[in-house]
Amino acid sequence: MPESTSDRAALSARTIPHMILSDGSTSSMTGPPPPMPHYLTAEGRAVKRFAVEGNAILTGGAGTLALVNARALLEHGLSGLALVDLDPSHSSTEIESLKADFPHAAIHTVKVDVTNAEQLNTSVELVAQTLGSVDILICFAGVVGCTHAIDMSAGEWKRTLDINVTGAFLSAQAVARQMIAQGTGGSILFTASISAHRTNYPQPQAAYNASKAALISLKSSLAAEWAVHGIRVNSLSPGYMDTILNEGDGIEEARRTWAERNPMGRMGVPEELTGIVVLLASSAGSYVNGADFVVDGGQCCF
Ligand SMILES: NC(=O)c1ccc[n+]([C@@H]2O[C@H](COP(=O)([O-])OP(=O)(O)OC[C@H]3O[C@@H](n4cnc5c(N)ncnc54)[C@H](O)[C@@H]3O)[C@@H](O)[C@H]2O)c1
Ligand SMILES: OC[C@@H](O)C(O)[C@H](O)CO
Repeated sequence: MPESTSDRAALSARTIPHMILSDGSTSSMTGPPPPMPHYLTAEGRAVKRFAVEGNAILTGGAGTLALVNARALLEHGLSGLALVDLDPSHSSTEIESLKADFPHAAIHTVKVDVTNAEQLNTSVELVAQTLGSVDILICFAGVVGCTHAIDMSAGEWKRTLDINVTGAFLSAQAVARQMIAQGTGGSILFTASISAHRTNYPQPQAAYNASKAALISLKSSLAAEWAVHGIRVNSLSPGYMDTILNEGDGIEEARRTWAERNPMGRMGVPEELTGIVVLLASSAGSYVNGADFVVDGGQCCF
């Protein structure tokens, strides 16, 4: 077994093989491995406690899960935050209280439609200029609809896939380009769902379920392609969380069913996702790449 330093020497000469592009050329993913995370010495010894460092962009930033996780990231050391949303104004009270609670952090809102590549690229550039860097991206932007597959319009299908999958891809691409330009690497996290792993019951959600399954596959592809730049890409698969997404008229029966079919006998609360999100965003997750984390109280056991 070679010493860890020799491992790194061997790696420094590596080329990731078999990446052939559609024009017939081979991939340019050649070069030294990304530097060791800075809480470790070159020999791999820990010198520093884990921390969330730098600045983050959260898409769907005005949504319930984004705001709860933004608070957790700020509590663990995040310096700057951009909440990117189609309509940040619908959570202006919560955003103002976040600013009041973390007066030393730079907190901005940006109105962006994640399906629009141009808006995303311009916003990421602007955020990088304003905050100094973009180190973390968490994609929360998403929509859900409950329609029987047999009745679903092409429009509803396309809109769901466009926001949930294309929006996450374009956000990741814009931020990865920025991280590569910075030369710093970073952490990207997609919000998938248990709907990617199990078909929901009792609500019909074919488009949503397909979109979340696509995200899990996408995170593996990006994790494989971007590790060479020090960018880690992972996904989170929450179960049924008690949020406005899961409230509304006529949903009481479904909420009872979800709780009954959960080994823990209840839905989750958004705060119960923050541990894994902080871990993945922080240096504690420095060797976590291409993974999906199911946080569902055991819903997928049945
Ligand atoms: N709540 C749950 O139980 C649960 C479970 C599993 C997965 N998820 C996923 O977590 C994510 C967040 O869920 P939530 O409960 O916070 O939902 P939410 O509805 O509170 O937040 C979603 C946010 O996305 C924004 N958004 C929608 N379309 C957009 C677009 N085109 N561009 C930019 N922003 C857009 C909305 O304005 C909203 O603020 C979603 O992707 C959802 O599918 C939620
Ligand atoms: O599967 C858990 C969630 O993604 C759920 O489907 C969503 O909250 C809509 O009901």
